[in-house]
Amino acid sequence: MCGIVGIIGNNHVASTIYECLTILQHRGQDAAGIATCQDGRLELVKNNGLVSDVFKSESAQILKGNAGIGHVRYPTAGSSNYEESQPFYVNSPFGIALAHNGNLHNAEQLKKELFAEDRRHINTHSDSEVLLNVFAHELQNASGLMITPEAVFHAVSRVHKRCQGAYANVLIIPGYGIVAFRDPNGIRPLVYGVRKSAEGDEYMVASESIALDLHHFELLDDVAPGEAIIITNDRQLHRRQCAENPQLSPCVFEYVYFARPDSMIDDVSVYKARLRMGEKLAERIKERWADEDIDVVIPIPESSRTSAIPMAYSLGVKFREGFIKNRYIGRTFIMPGQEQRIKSVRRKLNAVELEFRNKNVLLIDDSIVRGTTSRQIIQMAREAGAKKVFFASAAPPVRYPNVYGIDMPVAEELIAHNRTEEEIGELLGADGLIYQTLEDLEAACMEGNPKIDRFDSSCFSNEYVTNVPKEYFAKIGAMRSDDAKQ
Ligand SMILES: O=P(O)(O)OC[C@H]1O[C@H](OP(=O)(O)OP(=O)(O)O)[C@H](O)[C@@H]1O
Ligand SMILES: NC(=O)CC[C@H](N)C(=O)O
Ligand SMILES: [Mg+2]
Repeated sequence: MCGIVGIIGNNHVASTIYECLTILQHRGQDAAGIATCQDGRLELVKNNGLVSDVFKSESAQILKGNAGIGHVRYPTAGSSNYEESQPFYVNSPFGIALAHNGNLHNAEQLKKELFAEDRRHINTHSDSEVLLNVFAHELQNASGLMITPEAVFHAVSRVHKRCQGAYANVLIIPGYGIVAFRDPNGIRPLVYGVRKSAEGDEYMVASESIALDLHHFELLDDVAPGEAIIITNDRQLHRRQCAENPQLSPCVFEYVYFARPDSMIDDVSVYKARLRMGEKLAERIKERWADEDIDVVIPIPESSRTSAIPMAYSLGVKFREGFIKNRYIGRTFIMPGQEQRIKSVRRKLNAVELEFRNKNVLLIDDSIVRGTTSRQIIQMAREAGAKKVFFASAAPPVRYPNVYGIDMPVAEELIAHNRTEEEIGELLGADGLIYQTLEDLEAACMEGNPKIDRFDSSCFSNEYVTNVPKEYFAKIGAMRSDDAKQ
């Protein structure tokens, strides 16, 4: 789940992009990059690491220009090497840099086509480099000596025909402007906004609306599924639907975990969706555990906190912060290896003993994926003196791989795969385990925007919104399992 941003402003934009990337850091912790453009020349700084590590004060000297794009990476294809950090750059036609959030499942096939038919060489294992070259090839075919909106829209429509999977993209073309588009299912989020000014309107495109808030850009809209928008250097905004059969199917896991609660995604407040998840889960708990004497509800920081509050309220049980988070440790789920994830959970969270001693506690997390967090947390609750430890997940059991930008490529690594809820509860060491139903989860999100009539919920349902060939699962599993990464 990467984070992307693009800005056309009245002054140098590098420091604004930098700040936006720090705001989007929760979407990717492995690498970061910024490309800016001044006088037709692209400058690029990127590296592995957090935003604050990658950009030094000298980066501001390099990254000149009033248009630019930025990226924070959480790899889902290829490797974590520096070469695969983004933005990617291709020099023909016109020079284009791209930042991509998502994952293509036909990248291997496209790579062959690009070489054999389009005479383009792909130099990494990144699907994003493939995507950029497909766009570049199609733009080259569609344009003459000058770029026109028509040519760009045509190139995007060709990308929709050739690329399969999830993509929310922002590109910069020197001397022309910024282009942003979203795949025909709108799986990954993308919004844009404007900041009005006497010197000329400034525009921003970003994965999440929080990036706009920070710099007082007014949210205009989501980029629609299949739609492309262009903001030219002279601040003309062009929009066009470029897909034949677009159907909004946003990733439901954005609402569960990935996005920040203060973001709006496809017109749904992530915060409110999480509140509703907590309310709905409380109803299930009342049915199932009516006879249990639960003393306290405790969230597992960070992402479950929003759902825990209405859940405790609806159950009529005290809400307490029983785990304190070390604010300097990032998200554990998006760390690249299992060993690092296991160690980081304990470093990140510590129990407040008095909230556990001799109590029946109900812990809530937003999701249980590999079980890394929940297993250790239940153990910690017991060590802190809890009598009984119940566990609730605001999402259903995660049983199937994600192929759209979340690094969960292997079903066998998921604790719920091929297991019943009872078996999972036992494995986690809980006295009771309850999951949200998929119906309730989708309803919690959909109630924010009744126009959404389907989600990509494939990691819960095994139903993928694109046609993913069986061989892809085998291939991505072999390449990106925890063992393979080791
Ligand atoms: O079952 P697992 O494989 O452990 O994955 C699920 C856990 O990982 C995430 O937390 P994370 O620490 O990444 O982020 P957070 O601080 O936003 O909760 C998520 O919120 C769950 O707590
Ligand atoms: N999580 C993502 O959006 C990843 C983008 C791209 N597939 C990469 O691996 O760099
Ligand atoms: Mg968590």
